Amino acid sequence: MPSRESTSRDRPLVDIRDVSVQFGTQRVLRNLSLTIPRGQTCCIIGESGCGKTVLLKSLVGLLRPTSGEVLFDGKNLSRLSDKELTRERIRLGYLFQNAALFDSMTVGQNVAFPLRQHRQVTDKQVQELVLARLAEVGLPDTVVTKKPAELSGGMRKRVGLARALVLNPELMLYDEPTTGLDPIMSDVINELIMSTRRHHNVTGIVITHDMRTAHKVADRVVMLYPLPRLSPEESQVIFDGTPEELERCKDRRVRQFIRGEAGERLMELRQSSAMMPAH
Ligand SMILES: Nc1ncnc2c1ncn2[C@@H]1O[C@H](COP(=O)(O)OP(=O)(O)OP(=O)(O)O)[C@@H](O)[C@H]1O
Repeated sequence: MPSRESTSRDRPLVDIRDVSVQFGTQRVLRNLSLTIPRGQTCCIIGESGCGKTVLLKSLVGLLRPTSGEVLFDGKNLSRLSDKELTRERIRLGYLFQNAALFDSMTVGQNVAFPLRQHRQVTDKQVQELVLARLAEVGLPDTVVTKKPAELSGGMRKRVGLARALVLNPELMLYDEPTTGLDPIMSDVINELIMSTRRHHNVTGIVITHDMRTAHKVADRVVMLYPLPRLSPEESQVIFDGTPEELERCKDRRVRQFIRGEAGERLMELRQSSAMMPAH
């Protein structure tokens, strides 16, 4: 009989079970199931509005699915008490799209924030940990006293990453980590996602529109499709495989996305705006 230890290690870190999310009459996710094993980096791609961020929010317990459940290491975060949720949430690191730094705090205070909230640490330990995390993302000690507004977009993203990593999370969630960055800084972020995984054995979920990111960092790519474009019996996951398999995928919808072709979209958008009442 397997020990309790081996049973929990074998359990997928993330288990999305038959999840549907609906806002009023708008259905965004329908019967979505996905398991992410420990150590995997999974990129979730798909056109704007298909529900990628909604999925991420369901995962961290910020949003309760209309039906189905999302398990993190076997626990449904949306059912936990506040105390239990806090305990589980510190096992997750979240790099938000805009880095979501506290503007009124210095870089040092931003990175130190989770430590001060959740760990019993001395000022000296905080300082050492903050500097070590900043060095890891390629930022010098001199940024510690700066405010986020004094930094470039790429630096802010890296401060956000340092802050997300400071409590040694087991799962990192990256929401469009390269959006708005030049190709070189995008690649720096890709490299950091890869080194985070290598050095800390972190499981990763990366939401991205950037096909270079998907190719470089992913073990697995999952493509979601907007529900209004699907028939009731079709799965919302229209691709699930390696980046190499993605390249070879013949599905027209997948090819259109990875090549960045508007296809019939522009015509559809014009038609739907023509149907809108004039203001
Ligand atoms: N709290 C909410 N209340 C109502 N509708 C919402 C809410 N959150 C998301 N939506 C809707 O759900 C749909 C999916 O949104 P979501 O942000 O997940 O898309 P996405 O795939 O992440 O898009 P993008 O790539 O543009 O960020 C959108 O139509 C959005 O308007």
